[in-house]
Amino acid sequence: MLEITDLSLSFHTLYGTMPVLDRVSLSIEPGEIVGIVGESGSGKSVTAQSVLRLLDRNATYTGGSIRFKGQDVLGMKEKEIQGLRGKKIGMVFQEPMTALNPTMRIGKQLANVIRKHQGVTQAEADRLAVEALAAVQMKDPQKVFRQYPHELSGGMRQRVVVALAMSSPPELLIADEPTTALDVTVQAEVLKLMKELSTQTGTSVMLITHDIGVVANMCDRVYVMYGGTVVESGKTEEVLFHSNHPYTRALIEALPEGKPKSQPLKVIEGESFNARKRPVGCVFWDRCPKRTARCQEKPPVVEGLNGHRIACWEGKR
Ligand SMILES: Nc1ncnc2c1ncn2[C@@H]1O[C@H](COP(=O)(O)OP(=O)(O)OP(=O)(O)O)[C@@H](O)[C@H]1O
Repeated sequence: MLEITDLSLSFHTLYGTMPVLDRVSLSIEPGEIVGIVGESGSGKSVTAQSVLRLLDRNATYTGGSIRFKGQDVLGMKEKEIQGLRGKKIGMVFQEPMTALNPTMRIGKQLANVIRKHQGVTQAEADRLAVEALAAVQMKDPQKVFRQYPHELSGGMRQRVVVALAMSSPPELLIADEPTTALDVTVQAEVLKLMKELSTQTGTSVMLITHDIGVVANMCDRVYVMYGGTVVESGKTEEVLFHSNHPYTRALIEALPEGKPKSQPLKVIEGESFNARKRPVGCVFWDRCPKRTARCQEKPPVVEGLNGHRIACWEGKR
C-alpha cells in the first residue's frame, strides 16, 4: 500500500540547510494499523506530510522515494496528488477545527464531501451524512447534522473529522496525534472508534503519536523515530516486549502503567534532539546510557526475528 524507502529531507532555514529526515524507510500493508512513535521533533509529522506532499515550501527532498500502490508520489503532478488527498488517503490531525469550517453546519460539510467523492444526489448525500455520524457513534446524529462545530465538545468534533475522513473510506488514513488535544477517556473512545472503522472498512492507518501506550493498544506494527531516523521497528509485541534500542526502552520505562504511585516515573535524561547539532554517528548518542566510542559512527541496522529491526551497535535481535 505505502512504501517509503530511504527518504531524506532538508529544510532551508535562517540558520542554513537543516537535514530533518535521514534515510527513513517505512511500509504499510493493506488493512494494517501502523504506529510512528517518538518525541516532539523526531520527524513523525514531516514523514506523514511527505506522503501527501503537504510540506512547507522551504522543504527539499534530498533522497529516497515514496510509493503509494506502486505510484511514485514524489514524481506526481499537483493534479495527481490532489486526486490522492482526501479520496484515497484521508487525514485526521490533532486540532479538529483545522479540518472543519466554523461557519457551516456539520451535516452540510459532511454531505459536501460525500457528494464530491461519491457523486450522489443531495438527498442521498444528506442521508449518508446522517449515517456517517451514526457510524462514529453520535448519540443523536440528526441533531449533530444541524449543529455548528462550536456547539460540539472537542471529542465530538474529532469524531466528526473521523466521519469526514471515513464517510467514503480511503485506502489509507493518516492520523497525526488525533487525540492529543482530548482528555484521556475521550482519547480512548476516539482511538477505539478509529480501530473499529479500520477493521470494518479495511482502511490502513498510519497513526502518529508520542505515546507508546497508544501504540500498544492500537497498532499491528510500529516505527520508533528519533532525530529524523527510524531507530527501531517491528511488530508491536516484538518491539514492546523485546525492545533492544535504548531509546525505545526509555520510552517504555517512562510509561506510568502498572507502576506504584509512590515510584517516580523515569525520564529520558539529557536535552531533546537538536536538528542543528545532528551528530555524525548515532542520533541518540548524547543521551544514551549505553553509548560506547563506536556509537560516534553511524550504527548498522540489525535485522532480528519477524522483521524486527534495530539501528544500534548493541542491537542483538
Ligand atoms: N517548515 C519548517 N521549517 C524548518 N524546520 C521545520 C519545518 N517543519 C518542521 N521542521 C523541523 O523538522 C523537525 C521534525 O519536525 P516534525 O514536526 O516532523 O516532528 P514531530 O516528531 O512530528 O514532532 P511534533 O510531535 O512536535 O509534531 C523538527 O526539528 C522541526 O523543527
